[in-house]
Amino acid sequence: MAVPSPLDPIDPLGTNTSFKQLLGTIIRHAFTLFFGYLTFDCIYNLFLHPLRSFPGPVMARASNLYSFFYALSGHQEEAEYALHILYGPFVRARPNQILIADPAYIPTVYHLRADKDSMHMGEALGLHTSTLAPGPWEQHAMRRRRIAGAYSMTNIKRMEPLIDARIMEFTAALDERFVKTGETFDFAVWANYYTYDVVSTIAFGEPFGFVRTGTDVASLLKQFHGGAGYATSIAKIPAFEAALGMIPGFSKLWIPKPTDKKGLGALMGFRDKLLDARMAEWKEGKGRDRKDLLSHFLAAQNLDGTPMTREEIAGEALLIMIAGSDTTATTLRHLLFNLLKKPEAFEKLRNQIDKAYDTGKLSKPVPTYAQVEKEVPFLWCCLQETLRIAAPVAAPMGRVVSEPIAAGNLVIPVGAEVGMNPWVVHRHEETWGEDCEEFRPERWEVRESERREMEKKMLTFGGGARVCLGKGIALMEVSKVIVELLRKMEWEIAEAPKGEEAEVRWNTGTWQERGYWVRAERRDLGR
Ligand code: HEM
Repeated sequence: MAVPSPLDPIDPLGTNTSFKQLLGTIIRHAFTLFFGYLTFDCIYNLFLHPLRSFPGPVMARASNLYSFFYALSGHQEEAEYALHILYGPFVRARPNQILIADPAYIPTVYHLRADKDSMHMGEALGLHTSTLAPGPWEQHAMRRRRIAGAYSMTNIKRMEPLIDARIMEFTAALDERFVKTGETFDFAVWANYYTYDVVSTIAFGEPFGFVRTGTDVASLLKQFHGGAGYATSIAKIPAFEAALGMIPGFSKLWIPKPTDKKGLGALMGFRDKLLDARMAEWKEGKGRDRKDLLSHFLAAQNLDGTPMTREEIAGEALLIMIAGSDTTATTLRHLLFNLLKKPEAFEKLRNQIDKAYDTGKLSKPVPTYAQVEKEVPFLWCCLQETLRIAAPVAAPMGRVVSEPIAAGNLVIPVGAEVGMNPWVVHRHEETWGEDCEEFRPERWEVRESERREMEKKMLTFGGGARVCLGKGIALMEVSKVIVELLRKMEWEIAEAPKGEEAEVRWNTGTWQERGYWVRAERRDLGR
C-alpha cells in the first residue's frame, strides 16, 4: 500500500471518490453538525438559559419538540393543565416560554404594547398579512386601526339582518331534515355549517352554502380541518419552520396557497374567487352599499390615505373565516349540550324565552340582539359559563416579555416568552372555586360590579391590544340562534348511531369536534 507523502495535495475525500461516497460524507457531516447543534442547544437550554430555574419537565426545558408533540396529540389543553398541576402556576413548557395559570396575570402578560411571540403561525395559516400575524405591536396597531371600524357595534348592528337570514335558513333546514323525519343528527356538524355560513355572509355577503345543501361544500371543512392541526403543531418549533423556509423552493411545498386542492389552500382558493369578483365590482364603482366586512376593507385606508393591498384584504378575509367559524361553532354546540346536561338551567332559560315571546318582548321571525340581551338575561350567564369551561381557543396566546415579570420567587426576564391557556386559566381553582370544572351559570348571577371583575379573569377572547375583534358578532350569532332553537324545538341528547363515536374532540388551537348526537322535536310553532 502506498504511503501518502506530506507533499501530496490535500484530498480528504480521495481523488477517486464516487458521487455516492461524496454524498455519504456530506450527509454524515450534516448529521454531526445537526446533532452537535441540538446537543449544544439542549445543554444551553438546561443549564445556561435565563429561564433555567423555572420548573418544568426536562424535555420541555431542553427542546421545543416537547410542546410540538403534545400539540400534535390534539389535547394541548390537558397537557398544559397537567403541567400546571405538577409544577405550579409558572411552568417552563418550552425552552424560552413560561406558561402562567393565574388569571391575575392577564393584564401583565397581555398589556397594550406586548409583541406577539416567535410562533410563526401566521404564515403556516396563510395569515401573515392579517391583523392576527405575529410581529411588533406597532405594526399590529396600524393593521388593527384600519379595520377596527368594520367590527364596531354600529356596523355589527347594520349586519344583523345578514345573520337573521342565516338563522332562518338554519332552523328551517333542521326542521325539514330532522324534526319532520325524527332522525337523529350530529349537532357538531350542523353547528359548523351554520357558523361557516354566517362568517362567509358577514365577510363576503353570501353563504358558502353548507346549510342550504346540508353538505360540506367542496370538502372545504374537511380540507381546512386537515391542515389546521399540522399548522399549529409546526408553529411550536419556529427554528425548524424557519430552517424549512430557507431551503429554496421548499416552503412552496408546505405553505398553503390558493392553488392547492387540499388543506387551508383550498379555503384560500374559495376566498380568492369571491374576493376577485368583489374587487372587480368595486373598481366599477358598484356594490358600495353592501353591508359586509369586505366592503369595509375595500374602503379602509392607511394613515397616509393609501388603500389596503389585495394581499392585505385577502389576509383579513381569511382571518375572519379561520377565527370566526370553529370558535363560534364550539360555543354553540357546548352551550346546547351544557344546557341539555343540566335540565334546571335549560328550564330556567326556556321559561325566560317563552315568557318574553308570550309578552311580545321578543319579535318574530328572529328577535333583535338588543331584545335578547334585555329580555333573556339568564342566557348571558349560560353563555359566559360555556365560554369559561369550554374555551373555544384552548392554546396559549404567546407574548414577548418587555418588562421583567415577578413570578413567585423568580423573575421572567425581558425577551422571554409568556403565554396563558384560556382553558387552564378558566380552571384556576383559587379564582373559580372547587366547582371550577362544573357548568354552573348561576355563578354569573351576581351584582354588575362583581360580574365585571369576573369577566376580567376570563381569557376567552384574548386580552390587551389583540383582544378579539369579532366578539360582538360571535355573541350575537350564538345568542340569537339558541333563542330560536329553544323556542321552536324540544331537544334531547341521542345515542351515537352504530359505528359512530360520541363527543369526539380534537384541539388544534381551536376545536374540531364531532359526534354531538341529538334528536329534536317540533314545539308549538305558533309561539
Ligand atoms: C366565540 C367565538 C370567538 C372566540 C372565542 C375568539 C377568540 C379570539 C382570540 C382568543 C383572539 C386573540 C388571539 C391573539 O391574541 O392572538 C381573537 C382574535 C381575533 N378574532 Fe376572534 N374569536 C371568536 C370569534 C370571532 C369572530 C366571529 C370573528 C370575526 C367575524 C373574529 C375575529 C377576530 C379577529 C379579526 C382577531 C384578531 C384581533 C387582533 O389581532 O387584533 N373572532 N379571537
